Amino acid sequence: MPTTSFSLEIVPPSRPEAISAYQEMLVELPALAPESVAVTLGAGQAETTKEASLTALGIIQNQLMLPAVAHLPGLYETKASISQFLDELASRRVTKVMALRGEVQPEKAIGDFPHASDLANFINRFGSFDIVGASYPARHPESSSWVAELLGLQHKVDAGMSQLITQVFFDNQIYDNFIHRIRQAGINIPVTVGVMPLLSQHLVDNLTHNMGIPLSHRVNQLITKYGNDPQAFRQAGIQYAIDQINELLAMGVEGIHLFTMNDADATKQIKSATFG
Ligand SMILES: NC(=O)C1=CN([C@@H]2O[C@H](COP(=O)(O)OP(=O)(O)OC[C@H]3O[C@@H](n4cnc5c(N)ncnc54)[C@H](O)[C@@H]3O)[C@@H](O)[C@H]2O)C=CC1
Ligand SMILES: Nc1nc(=O)c2c([nH]1)NC[C@@H]1CN(c3ccc(C(=O)N[C@@H](CCC(=O)O)C(=O)O)cc3)CN21
Repeated sequence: MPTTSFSLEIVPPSRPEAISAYQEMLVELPALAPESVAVTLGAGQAETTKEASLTALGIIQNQLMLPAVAHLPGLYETKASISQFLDELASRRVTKVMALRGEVQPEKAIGDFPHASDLANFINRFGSFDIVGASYPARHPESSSWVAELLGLQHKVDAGMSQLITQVFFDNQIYDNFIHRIRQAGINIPVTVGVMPLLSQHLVDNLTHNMGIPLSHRVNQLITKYGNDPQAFRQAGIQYAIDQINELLAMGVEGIHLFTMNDADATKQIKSATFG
């Protein structure tokens, strides 16, 4: 049986009180032996956030000696700003990027890359980067139909993306339907499954209200049962992620991409109860 890849994602901290957990997460990365480590970056972020992302990427790639993956949301960027960022990546020997559109902020003027595929096309002309894209097993909230969703994915493949990572979902049946649907449509690049442990009620609200991610019946049960006990909620969220990953492994998925939420302890628990 082919082995399933294991990769991680970290978030540069946006608040001072989140710095120590982030540092601990970075220190623990090598022992977790991920195939790669991605650094989250939202669209239209301040220059300081971009710099924090570049610092993390440099540390991961050149101090921890793990392949780093840069997130690159293009919506509010220009050809010049993307070229500059790609130069910064190259100087740090980072060769893998996740090309994204990014969240729409209605008050902001769109730049040179309205879609992730536009950005991927540009990156491919710019230099030799390995490009990853996002995919949506529960369909992208803006896609009017599955036909539109599949055409969007085909744009990503045509633009040279070599791998897809799925949006977070909580019911593996959604993934099973999705993978069959895209394979039948002839989209054949590798698909890695994004798994996010529900570590807090705040995170659940963020996923549902800001990212349009549907919850499952079992997640709703978890909220009802542990909604007012943060510690019990966190542990139940960790167990949910463990059960979800073990089921995905049994289904024969190509890769698991675990969002660490910068929680080293949760990440270690999940890794050891799934991949060992
Ligand atoms: N920062 C992060 O880690 C992640 C962010 N996201 C979010 O996901 C959302 C969309 O990102 P992407 O999938 O990269 O955007 P995208 O531009 O590929 O897709 C957005 C919508 O446009 C459609 N579309 C795609 N290419 C098209 C084209 N060439 N012509 C017309 N329609 C097209 C898609 O079907 C979809 O409905 C954003 O809100 C982004 O922030 C998703 C995953 C990770
Ligand atoms: N539509 C969409 N936008 C995204 O930005 C996005 C996705 N989907 N899908 C998956 C990845 C992973 N994302 C996330 C989302 C939240 C946290 C997170 O840590 N949230 C904490 C607090 C963050 C903070 O310190 O501000 C939370 O409790 O919500 C991390 C990665 C972002 N990504």
